[in-house]
Amino acid sequence: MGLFNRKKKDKEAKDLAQKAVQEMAELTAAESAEEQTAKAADKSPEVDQPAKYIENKPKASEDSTETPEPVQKTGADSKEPDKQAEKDDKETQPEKKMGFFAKRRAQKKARQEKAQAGAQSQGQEKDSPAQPEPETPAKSDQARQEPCEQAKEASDQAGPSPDQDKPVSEPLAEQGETEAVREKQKPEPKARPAEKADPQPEEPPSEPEPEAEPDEPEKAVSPGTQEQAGEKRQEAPSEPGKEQGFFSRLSSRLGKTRDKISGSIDKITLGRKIDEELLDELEEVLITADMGMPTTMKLMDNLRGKVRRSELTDVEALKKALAKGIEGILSTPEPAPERDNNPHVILVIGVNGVGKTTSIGKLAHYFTKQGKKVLLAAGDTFRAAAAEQLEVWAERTGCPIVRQRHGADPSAVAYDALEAALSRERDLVLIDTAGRLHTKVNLMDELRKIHRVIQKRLPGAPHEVLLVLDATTGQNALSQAKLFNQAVPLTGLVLTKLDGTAKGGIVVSISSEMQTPVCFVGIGEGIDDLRPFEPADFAKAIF
Ligand SMILES: Nc1nc2c(ncn2[C@@H]2O[C@H](COP(=O)(O)OP(=O)(O)OP(=O)(O)O)[C@@H](O)[C@H]2O)c(=O)[nH]1
Repeated sequence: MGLFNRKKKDKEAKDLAQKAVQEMAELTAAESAEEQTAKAADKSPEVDQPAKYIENKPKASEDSTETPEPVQKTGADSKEPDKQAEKDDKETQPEKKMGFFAKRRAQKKARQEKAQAGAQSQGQEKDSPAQPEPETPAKSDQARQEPCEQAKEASDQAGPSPDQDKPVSEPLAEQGETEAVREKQKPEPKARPAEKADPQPEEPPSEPEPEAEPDEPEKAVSPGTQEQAGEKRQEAPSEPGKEQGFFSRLSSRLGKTRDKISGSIDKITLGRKIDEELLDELEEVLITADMGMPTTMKLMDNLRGKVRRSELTDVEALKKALAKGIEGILSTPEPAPERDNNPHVILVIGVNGVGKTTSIGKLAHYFTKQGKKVLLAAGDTFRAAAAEQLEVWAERTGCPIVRQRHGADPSAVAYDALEAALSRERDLVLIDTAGRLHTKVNLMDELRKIHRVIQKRLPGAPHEVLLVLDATTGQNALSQAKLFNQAVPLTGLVLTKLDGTAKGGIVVSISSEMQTPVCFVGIGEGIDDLRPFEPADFAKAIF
């Protein structure tokens, strides 16, 4: 018995010694691992994508000695916040000139960074299987450019056609090519007949023939108009009543989307408790409201996690959490400052019939109200009545227009428009383009050419490439956005026709999946029915 006890004690002592050695070894290994991590953290560079700021105005004289010198703008301080769109800015600093688009990009970037930070911090929670994934852009800026790299290189080598390179002696087109400017209000342009199905020319006209026109003085813009614009710049009052009016309009026009999302959710949750079946039904509602699979999964994973952690116990809390999740995807952080361009060039693109020309008309109205001197370019030379349609908007908004004959090269129209804008000191150029299918390679090539010619005439331009998307097409809008983005780098999106559809969830889907921000939303055919996208208002309006 004594021997047994001694052996037992010996064994215990031996075990203890072995355990101590093992613990020491583990401790040392853990310390060295920590050291390595700390070193690596010190070395790793900060991932910080610089915000894209708009370049300063390049000198047009760099482009060609034959082209007229651009007139240096003196009205750099002419920026005045829109009365109606400035309710938030009123109490903060005055908006910088043409700050709108850079703000949207900065907002989008900050939102993504915020989402990533949120996802990382949630990832550290042990019991959080439902952490929202960081918003991964559909394509990085680099990736966006890659697919068109070869085509770009090829066309860059070729350069624009000799005619495009030729300086345009007189920027505006002549007879029948109108610079239409009226101060008085005209009846709203009628909706265009269904010409959307017009087939596109497989080969864009390669011979631009910018027709010369005597360089008329800025007679169209009466001094009165300019003074009024100048006065507006000083005032900058916001009109809360009107803004409220727009929100009610937004809210009522989004009725179908609201019925689809909020209405359906109310129906399925009525008198029920939260269980897996209810969550499945909710998932289905979001998918059918065109939120898209990835966005729906992101929202649902988040909700399921909360339910598992008993953070949501009744359907009211569930609905609130969903609304908050959607608002989070759409949310807007503080804008960043930016620089301005003279002129600021906006190229407007999209498939047939999405509302490009109408949106340009509404944008012209929006910016003119802010005191901007806008010039329109009728770059849709393919569809018979397109230039006439834009001309009606030019008259309606009091903006000059540059157009050429039907069938002319759209790149030449863009070139002419820049010449005109430079010589006439316009603040903003809105360039219309023909509708094109995002799947047609030759039409996408034509778009690249327009982009290249603009860039060549005015380095840094186009400062914005706005893709117009018809919200009624739902998820198809997302694939259009991705393909157009491969052809020319988009800077912003315009979602039109949100008034007539239940598919408004596409806005959430696009905001979640695209790096490009939604800048404007169209909620009707009226001149005032296109407004800057306000995420909070939108989220409120669909719930
Ligand atoms: N309900 C509604 N209709 C809109 C909106 N935006 C544009 N439209 C209408 O959509 C139709 C097509 O608009 P357009 O501006 O001609 O479209 P487009 O993209 O220029 O057409 P193409 O030049 O043929 O490619 C017109 O009847 C517009 O009035 C909107 O926000 N809501």
